[in-house]
Amino acid sequence: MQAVTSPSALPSAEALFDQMADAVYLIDPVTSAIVWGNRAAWAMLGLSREDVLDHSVLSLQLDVTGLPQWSEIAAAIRGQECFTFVGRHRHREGHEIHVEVNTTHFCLDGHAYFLSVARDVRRRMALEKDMQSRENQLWFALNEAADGLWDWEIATGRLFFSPQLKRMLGYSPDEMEPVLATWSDALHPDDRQVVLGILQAHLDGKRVRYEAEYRLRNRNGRYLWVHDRGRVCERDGLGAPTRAVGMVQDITARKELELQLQQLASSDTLTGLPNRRHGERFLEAELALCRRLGLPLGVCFFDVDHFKRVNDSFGHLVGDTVLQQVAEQAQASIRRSDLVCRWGGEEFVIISPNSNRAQLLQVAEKVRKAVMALAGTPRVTVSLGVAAFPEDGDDVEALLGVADGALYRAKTRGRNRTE
Ligand SMILES: Nc1nc2c(ncn2[C@@H]2O[C@H](COP(=O)(O)OP(=O)(O)OP(=O)(O)O)[C@@H](O)[C@H]2O)c(=O)[nH]1
Repeated sequence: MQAVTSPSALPSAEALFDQMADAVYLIDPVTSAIVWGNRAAWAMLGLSREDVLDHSVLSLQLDVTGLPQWSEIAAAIRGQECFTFVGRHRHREGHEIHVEVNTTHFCLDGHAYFLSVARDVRRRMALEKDMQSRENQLWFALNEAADGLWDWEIATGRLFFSPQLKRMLGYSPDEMEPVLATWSDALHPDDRQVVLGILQAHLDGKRVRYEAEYRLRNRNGRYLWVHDRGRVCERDGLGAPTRAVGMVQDITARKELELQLQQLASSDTLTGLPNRRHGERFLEAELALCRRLGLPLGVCFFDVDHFKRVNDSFGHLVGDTVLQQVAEQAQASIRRSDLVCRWGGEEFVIISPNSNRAQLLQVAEKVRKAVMALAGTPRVTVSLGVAAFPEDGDDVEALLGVADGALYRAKTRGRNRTE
């Protein structure tokens, strides 16, 4: 290749026009005839140079249908410095080419001309269509999809809540100030520390993503269970997170079902009290805690006296009702931190953390008197035996053994008593 040395060595204007990617047409404004075109002008249409000169604009443009319409367009072209028009050219093989045409008008040697530069915009239109469909998807995700979305600008603390997320929490689109505190203040106090810890671990790069199940307060003050997951999507030059996005799903129904199932698995169907399995787990956990904290713990075994006679005389259904009433009386006699469970048959156990033997004896007596005071037929009584940690035993088995022994003594010493 040689360097350009003088203007006379430059290519002609025609040769330059032929190098252009855009099609250039010189048009007679009156007849709409094409009087000149560059290489792209005929190549884009699948024609030869001569063919193009036989055409008028009307035969190229699918959107201009006749001379009256051309006259209107011509008037518009004359009225502007540059007239832009998006239309379709017809290829010789029949297909359409979407073009954006910029037309200017000028006079030369007493003749008026239109100079049109047409650019193939098929690719751009495909991209625009793609973007439009993405915008539709985004609109759908923000407004219609079941999940709520959030977008957090970490540096400024601005937190965008999608309309669906607001709706999930009972707010209207113009409520919920878009700041982090709006979310963090709505976290359930019992979950806050854990959730913020998980989020921080993700921001610090210790977790691949942020994912948590927690309770979030809605507009009415009720807590919803949500599954929230997200991740950092932008970082600054030093790698510090600057933006994170995520999705929130309302899982309240599933959580409530889980809790119900859990409760069913750990409760007795006749009395509604916790069952023996739950009682054993509770006793293990509370004894370990009391041992660590140096606190006492009481266990009380009790059972309905001569319950076989109740069944035999009044029937099994009446026997069931008696068990339910005894359970209610026991439940009403204990402290909130105590647990009464149905151990099996007509046997019950009270577990009382932070109670010594004397305190537990009082609780046992309260239960005994409450059962005795039950109105109606048949009248029943209960016998009770208590044991306390640490004086009566150091582990679960020993404590239960001592309490059972005490219950046996209560039975042999006449029933309706506490030992
Ligand atoms: N109705 C009813 N009876 C039950 C249930 N579970 C166990 N029983 C009955 O409870 C009775 C327990 O009888 P026993 O163990 O002889 O004791 P008891 O008659 O209460 O005599 P003491 O305990 O010595 O005062 C049996 O007849 C069991 O069938 C139940 O869920 N419903």
